Amino acid sequence: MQQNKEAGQKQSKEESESKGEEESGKEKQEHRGKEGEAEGKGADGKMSFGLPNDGKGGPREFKLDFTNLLATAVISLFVYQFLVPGQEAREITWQEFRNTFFDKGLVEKLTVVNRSRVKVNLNRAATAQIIGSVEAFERRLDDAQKELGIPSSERIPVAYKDEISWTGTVLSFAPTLLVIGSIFWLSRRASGGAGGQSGIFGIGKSRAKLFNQETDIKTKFKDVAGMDEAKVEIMEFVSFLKQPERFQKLGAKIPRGAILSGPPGTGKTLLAKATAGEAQVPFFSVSGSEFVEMFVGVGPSRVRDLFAKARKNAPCIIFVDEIDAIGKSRAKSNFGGGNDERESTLNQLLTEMDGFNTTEQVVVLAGTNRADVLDKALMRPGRFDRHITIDRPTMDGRKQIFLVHLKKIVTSEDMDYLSGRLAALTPGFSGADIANCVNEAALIAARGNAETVAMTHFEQAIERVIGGLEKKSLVLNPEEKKTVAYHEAGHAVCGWFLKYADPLLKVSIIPRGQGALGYAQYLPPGEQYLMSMSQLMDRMAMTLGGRVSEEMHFDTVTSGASDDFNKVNRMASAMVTKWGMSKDIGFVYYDDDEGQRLQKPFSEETARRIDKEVKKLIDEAYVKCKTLLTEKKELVGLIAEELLRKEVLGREDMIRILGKRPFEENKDFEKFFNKAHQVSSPPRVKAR
Ligand SMILES: Nc1ncnc2c1ncn2[C@@H]1O[C@H](COP(=O)(O)OP(=O)(O)OP(=O)(O)O)[C@@H](O)[C@H]1O
Ligand SMILES: [Zn+2]
Repeated sequence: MQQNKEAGQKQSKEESESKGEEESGKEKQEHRGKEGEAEGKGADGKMSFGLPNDGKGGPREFKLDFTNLLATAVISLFVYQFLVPGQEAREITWQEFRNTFFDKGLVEKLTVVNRSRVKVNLNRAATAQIIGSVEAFERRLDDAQKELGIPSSERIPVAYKDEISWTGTVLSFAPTLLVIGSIFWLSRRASGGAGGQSGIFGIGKSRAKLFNQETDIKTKFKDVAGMDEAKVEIMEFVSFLKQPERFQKLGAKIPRGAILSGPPGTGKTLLAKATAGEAQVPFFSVSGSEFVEMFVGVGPSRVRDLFAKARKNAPCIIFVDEIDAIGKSRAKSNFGGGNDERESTLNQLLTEMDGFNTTEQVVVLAGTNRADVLDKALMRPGRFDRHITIDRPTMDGRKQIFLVHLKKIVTSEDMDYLSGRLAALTPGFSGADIANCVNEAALIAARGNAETVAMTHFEQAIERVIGGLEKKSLVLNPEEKKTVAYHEAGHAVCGWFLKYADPLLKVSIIPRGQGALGYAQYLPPGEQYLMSMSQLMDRMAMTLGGRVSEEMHFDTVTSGASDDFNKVNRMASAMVTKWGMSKDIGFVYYDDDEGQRLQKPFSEETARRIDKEVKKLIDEAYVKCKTLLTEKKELVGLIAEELLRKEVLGREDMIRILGKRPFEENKDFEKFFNKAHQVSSPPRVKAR
């Protein structure tokens, strides 16, 4: 009886929740389906209402609507499934069924749905359902009716039917729909930015960015500092694009393209842009990696599209950055399967370049920092027949680049001195590093509310570009700090007293980003293209100075010298296997940066001999270093203690403690580091 009451209460609760709808479950579902549709439309209507009517072509808007519609539909389905209560009839057990309904004669009709549940229609029009095996249900029902002695004519009718739950079905498709939807959306987003291509249908279209000659390309040769030879080479393309008749009159074949190769940030893109700027033609910029897609056939089709566009805009310049992404030597990359897609992209590029006729004024420039891996077919006459190498700028080049970028900022320093000094401080910097450094200096000055950008700001900027931010928060414990100080002092004393090593300019034991605990800058030897054996030996001895000093001053050594060992090992093995500096091995050259080679090009026996020679060189350097530091042990201690006190030491501290360096310094740099100006910081960083 108790049970019965409860059930009844539940029942009426349900009824009120479903807003008194006296309908069967199925009817309810149908009704909801309609509601769902209605709401989907409603939401979508709102969304498209908010769309700006920018008149940007129909297809795009349609796609937007489609995606929204999809999302709305899926979301509303989820909402229905989880948030709307009372969706299904109440579940009951067999016992409940028997006690509460069957035995009382309340059951009017039974329907077996999908052979998995039984819908119980009560004569009060409410429903319940029993879940469980249909066979068991039938057996029990039979038994029960027999037990109650109900004659077969009056037995409760049992109907069988298959019913499809629409929500369930659609929901089971939801993941698929979601995936399709996201692919759609991604492809639209990926291609939406460039050239107005949209949708999955635009995937074969080139994503080259077009710079318009009137509005966008303001870059001229004067903005590209240094690299005079490269400019002269590329000048020819400018005159070809400007006055093609001059060449064609004489029957000259016009060069099709040029490869600009050089380390990252050396201004390859800048030079290509400036060429377009000088010639006053449109400029298409595209990256080689954009041709490489996961879909077969996309690469070649993008190349075709790019060239078709370019021809329409001729005369013009196409710049393909990172051409190595598609132009890698086919022979080399076939190692391990090769890549047909990339190959056919490359072939398409070659075909397009061959296909220009001589009057078509489309010039293709390509940038790479791995010219050595490019396919020879690219370099054939009629394709990229010019090869222009752009190296890191020399001291004078850096000065010019600094001048270009310094123009943009406010400084009261003398431009000529400033740019010269900065150039001296930044060997190895690329054009991009220099641009970054100048900007960083201006930021630092602004942060300090300075009126103008001064030398100190530039020095901080250089340090930051090289070494990363100072990490004041990373506090070394006193023991570690002491180790770092003695380690750096060891390097510094070696650099000071070894003729061919570099004298210290600045050392600090304030940790910086990129994992360096100490930081030291050494006066570089100037532009130098050859290294003598004695220089190498002094360098190696100096690099070992950190560890040797640790050994001499502490009971145990630390892991801090691993980077030093890496450098020493690389130097020594290059001396043995490349530079012919070992008598035993002789004049050989073994290339080690092929990387993928499975087998060494020499025998086990030779390998052993090489290892022995490398070790011998390193041992020699070690002895040299140890002898020197034993002799100067006191000085190392003085430097280290001073460093612990001040955390930063400069060149003048070194001169004060160690005396003037007993060798002649590099003239180029000397003039920027005389006493009139404060000591500064060239960027030979040695992470300890
Ligand atoms: N010779 C230069 N004169 C003036 N600025 C330069 C020079 N070289 C580089 N820069 C500066 O560096 C920036 C980056 O150069 P750019 O993008 O042309 O290098 P990149 O060689 O194409 O590099 P990547 O190989 O990484 O594509 C330029 O925008 C410019 O500000
Ligand atoms: Zn070190």
